[in-house]
Amino acid sequence: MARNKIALIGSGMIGGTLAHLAAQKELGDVVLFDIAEGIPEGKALDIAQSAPVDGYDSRLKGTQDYADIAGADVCIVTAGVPRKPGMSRDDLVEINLKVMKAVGEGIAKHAPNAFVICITNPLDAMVWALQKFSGLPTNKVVGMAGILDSSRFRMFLAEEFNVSVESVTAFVLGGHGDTMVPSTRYSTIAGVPLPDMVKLGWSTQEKIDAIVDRTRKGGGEIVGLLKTGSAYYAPAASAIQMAESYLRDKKVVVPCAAYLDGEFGVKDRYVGVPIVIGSEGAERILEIEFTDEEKQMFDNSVAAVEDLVEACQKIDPSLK
Ligand SMILES: NC(=O)C1=CN([C@@H]2O[C@H](COP(=O)(O)OP(=O)(O)OC[C@H]3O[C@@H](n4cnc5c(N)ncnc54)[C@H](O)[C@@H]3O)[C@@H](O)[C@H]2O)C=CC1
Ligand SMILES: O=C([O-])CC(=O)C(=O)O
Repeated sequence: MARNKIALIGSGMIGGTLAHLAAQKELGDVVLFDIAEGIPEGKALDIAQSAPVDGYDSRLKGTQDYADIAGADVCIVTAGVPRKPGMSRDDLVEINLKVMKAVGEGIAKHAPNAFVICITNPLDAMVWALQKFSGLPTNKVVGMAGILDSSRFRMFLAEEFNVSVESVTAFVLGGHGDTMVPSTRYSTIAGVPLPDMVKLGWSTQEKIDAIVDRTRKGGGEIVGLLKTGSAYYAPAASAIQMAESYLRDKKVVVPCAAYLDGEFGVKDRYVGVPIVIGSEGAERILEIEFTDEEKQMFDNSVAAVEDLVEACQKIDPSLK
């Protein structure tokens, strides 16, 4: 059986980490694409030279030519710019929207059958625009953010409860911005919802509230520390989980920016919700019920995504 092919559009900090992880896990052969000459080639060569030590057989190639992504099974998009301290993700909309147009056209021409995972910020608006620019089916274009935000939430909760990260499940829903909704009712310690854990005296509501707040600001915390860019290890790990679930038809249930066609009362927009990822891409949306308070927070987050989509439509009126 031929190997899978994974195309990484953008070979910066996340792109390079994605290439390393994809190769180490032997998810397939990896093509690193970037407009910056030498960067994808250098990273491909460097990672390929670690293969004999680590013992994997994935092949890697760096390129500036979209023709090299031909036939890719998965495309993961990180092309664009990250924010710097003092900026919001939304400040990237103008510059990264132009990048999404070029990337969408490149994928449409050379890898129209791929499962496309967008990571570029501001995420929910960029994945929406990428789907429009590429014209690929909506179930084959998704955005990565919810797994990352949930993983941050899980890590903070594991520390608070002094339990294994593996015993913590969490759902962070809504847009990937300050309005995101870390759901305490749908997050658990070994299946026990957080409000029940508080009742059992394992933590306090104040501590959980502080963790929710830290989760919402999780990306900014790392930007503030790194100063020159944003997080890349956890974002790459999160996108690899999505790619793996697609390629191996694992059907993991994870929060992702998925195309909503009326679900949760949202139409023709991408927002973070729980979905099943399998060989058909975004196969099914898990339309969980919200309390009135949760619904209000979710709608508030959707409104923030809507503002960004409208900003995109103003910048590029071809986007309907
Ligand atoms: N969705 C999420 O949860 C997260 C999103 N991000 C976002 O991911 C994006 C990438 O982050 P990093 O890898 O850290 O940035 P980076 O700056 O290290 O890499 C971006 C790469 O894109 C390339 N690029 C720019 N324009 C391009 C084009 N037209 N075609 C191809 N390549 C192009 C650049 O040359 C650069 O190598 C940023 O927008 C960042 O905000 C970052 C972390 C988490
Ligand atoms: O905060 C940023 O700019 C990058 C990002 O989206 C994250 O790490 O969650």
